[in-house]
Amino acid sequence: MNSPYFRLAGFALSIKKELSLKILLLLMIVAFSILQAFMLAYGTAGVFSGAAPSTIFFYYAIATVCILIRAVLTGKQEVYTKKIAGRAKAVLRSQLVNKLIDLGPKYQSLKRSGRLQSLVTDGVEYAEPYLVNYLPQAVVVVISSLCIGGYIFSFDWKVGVILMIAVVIAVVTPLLLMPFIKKAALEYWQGYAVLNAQYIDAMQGMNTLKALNAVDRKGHELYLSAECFRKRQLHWTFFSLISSATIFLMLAVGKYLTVGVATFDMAAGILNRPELLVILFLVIECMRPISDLDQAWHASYMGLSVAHEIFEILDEPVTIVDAPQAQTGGMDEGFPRIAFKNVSFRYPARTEYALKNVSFTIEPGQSVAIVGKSGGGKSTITNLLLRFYDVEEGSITINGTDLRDYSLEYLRSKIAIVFQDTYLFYGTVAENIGMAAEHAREEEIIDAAKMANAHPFIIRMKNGYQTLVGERGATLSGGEKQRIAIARAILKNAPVLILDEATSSVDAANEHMIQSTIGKLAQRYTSLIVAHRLSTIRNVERIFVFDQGVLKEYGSHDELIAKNGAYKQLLEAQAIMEEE
Ligand SMILES: Nc1ncnc2c1ncn2[C@@H]1O[C@H](COP(=O)(O)OP(=O)(O)OP(=O)(O)O)[C@@H](O)[C@H]1O
Repeated sequence: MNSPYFRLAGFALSIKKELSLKILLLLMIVAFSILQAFMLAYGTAGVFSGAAPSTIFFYYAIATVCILIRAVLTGKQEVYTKKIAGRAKAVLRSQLVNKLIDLGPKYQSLKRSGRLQSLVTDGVEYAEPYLVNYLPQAVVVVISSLCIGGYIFSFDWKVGVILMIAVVIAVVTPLLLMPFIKKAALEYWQGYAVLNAQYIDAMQGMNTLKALNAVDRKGHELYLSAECFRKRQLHWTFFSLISSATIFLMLAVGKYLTVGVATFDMAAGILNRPELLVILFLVIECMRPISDLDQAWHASYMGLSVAHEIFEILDEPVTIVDAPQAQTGGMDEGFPRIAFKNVSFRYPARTEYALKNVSFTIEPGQSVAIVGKSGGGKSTITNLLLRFYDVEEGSITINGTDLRDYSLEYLRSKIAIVFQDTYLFYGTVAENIGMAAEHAREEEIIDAAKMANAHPFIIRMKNGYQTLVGERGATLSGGEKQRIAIARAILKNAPVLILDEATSSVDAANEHMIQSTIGKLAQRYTSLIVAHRLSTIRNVERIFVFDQGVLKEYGSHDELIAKNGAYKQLLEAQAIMEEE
């Protein structure tokens, strides 16, 4: 029962009302098909027995009405199926996306983003035939076969039994072939997901590939993956065609056997002519839902293979969660005080520590800087403060309360951050800044942009604040993106501000302006500036120097120079690099 097939079927319960209505529509179609079969049988029997033309016409007229009603119901049923498919996919996608958001960077850093993207878009798409076609059709096949088979059995048990055996074989055969098809379908899906991830990677890194003259090499790599995918596709098609051919054969043999036995029974006087004709037409109607079921099953293979990956994500335990009585207060008044106490941390799948036994305090309203060599653990501090990861040992407190005792939403609402890797969304400049505060007014957005020194370049653009920034802010320079991100953080108006390498893409003139902005901002927040360029943090009250995850020393710029230690070495190394 824990198999992904059953679980995906269990998911159908979230749209049970809609599926029930679809089953009802399908059963109505079957009912009219049966009525049509009877009318055609009686009409044809009337022709043979020389019945009055008006009687024959009556039967054929009703059969024609049945055909028309079936056509209308089939159309309605198909439109309705599209509607419920949209709903089912939206529910499944939102469950997946919410889960991925809950799992956060910790999970995503271990997965390929292209593969996750394929799963949320195409993978969910593949689940559609199983959910909205196969499952309801299976119910219809059981009900209609039992009714038709039972009815035929009531006047010719041999034909009834043959019909039921053919139905059972036709329904069970694809299930028996499933282990072979499943393997081929899984390989097909995995090949597709890898290929998709490779294409996304290549598109995103297009400029780098060109600059490295590596376009041809990458192109060849993609060609080989596409070729491997093509072979897997053929392999899968081969198996699925075997399954379809077997079902087709079973249905044909079943049909001819029942008709043959019924004809012999009529010759033996067991059946009369109208009964034979009823069997002839009913058998066709009995096989139709099974052939539809086969088509739905055929289309479901891929969804069933993908289901395994979907449930792998949905079952992944979320480790960063709210404590049972998580706090939603405690940082509303004044400036918060942040304290790291003996904090040690390793990233998942890494054996070396990113932070080792780190202790330091940021007093309320204080502005501190974190500096150090690359890989020293600076960004890890911000990752831990936002609870993207939890500490392995030690604790981080804000106003004396452990981060794990605040609700995640509350904690993150009190921290504004400008990431090292600035992310702008497709949309206008105003939308990107306004994202920080729901219902932000235009004046507030402009004020924040002015404080971040972004206003002058924004109004120089033709459409000003309504300028589209392209995906990831592709139409802006690195410095412009960063200033928009700083404006966004300012608009958030949280008491803790983190600037992670916030001036790294800014030229000297702008850096100076942002420095004075940071100076002004520092008075409004408890702030933490992660910096590479030491010139940008000279005036910060306290500087913490990290090396390989260890806090080496701290103090003001002057105190650290006087210490003649790690900070001074960093300054000297940077001065040499700048001279070069
Ligand atoms: N998501 C991750 N998964 C595994 N290891 C990571 C991850 N992020 C960082 N690390 C490792 O943790 C260590 C500290 O990284 P961190 O990003 O905190 O350094 P940093 O001081 O900010 O470096 P830089 O100045 O180059 O940005 C490094 O050894 C890095 O390789």
